[in-house]
Amino acid sequence: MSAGPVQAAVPRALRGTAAAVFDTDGVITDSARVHAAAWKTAFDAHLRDRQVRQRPFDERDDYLRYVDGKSRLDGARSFLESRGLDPAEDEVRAVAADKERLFTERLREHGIDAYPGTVRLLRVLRSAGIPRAAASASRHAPELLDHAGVRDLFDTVVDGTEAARLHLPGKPDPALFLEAARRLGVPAARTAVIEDALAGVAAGRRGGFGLVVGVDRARTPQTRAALLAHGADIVVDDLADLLASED
Ligand SMILES: O=P(O)(O)OC[C@H]1O[C@@H](O)[C@H](O)[C@@H](O)[C@@H]1O
Repeated sequence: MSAGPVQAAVPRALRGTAAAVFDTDGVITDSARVHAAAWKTAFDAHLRDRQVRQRPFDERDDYLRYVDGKSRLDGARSFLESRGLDPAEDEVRAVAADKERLFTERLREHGIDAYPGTVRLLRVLRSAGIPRAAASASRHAPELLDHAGVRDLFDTVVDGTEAARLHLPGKPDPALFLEAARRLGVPAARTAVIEDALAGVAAGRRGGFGLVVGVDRARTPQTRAALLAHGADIVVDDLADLLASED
């Protein structure tokens, strides 16, 4: 039996899946760069204050490896540990608080947009009756989705506040994504995870999700290889590429 016109619009890679869980920062909204810039200012000031001879925080590499996709405190701790600093808990909290202040300031100044390719894919999935969740380690995710005008494209949102309330461990643990799939009523094996963070694709793989799509916003051979090595089944530069490959 041939697929109906609505089903046929679903990208081939997603045709076996019955639900989709989208990471937020860097997949749905262009907010990963705002997080990364705020982290850079906060970490560099902290490294200077501690008077350690360290190279500055790298907004691409350090962000992707140690911070992206993790909760605020986990990200702060993970980067400081990566520099061998063995941070005290109040040090981790101070850097995280600094970053939060900078992030909210920048958000107010610059605003946030949704990636057009993601919006196109979400609309195709909605038309095909495939339920969609937004998941994020960030407590700001619902606000970002509202700002970008895309919240109504999701059946459910599991954000950092929900994760804390439910005591869900952070990525690369799959708990956040499994909670999103549970809310959509679809087993992980029939759900796709769409992620740009290394910790996030690793979480999708560990959770036994049917498909893990890596989104390589940096568009470099290194980031593409890293996403594949951490568990992505396929990697695209933008979700519009999935739709374009059907033309
Ligand atoms: O501090 P928030 O908004 O709760 O976000 C926590 C983390 O959320 C993740 O989605 C981002 O990739 C990280 O950069 C961010 O630190």
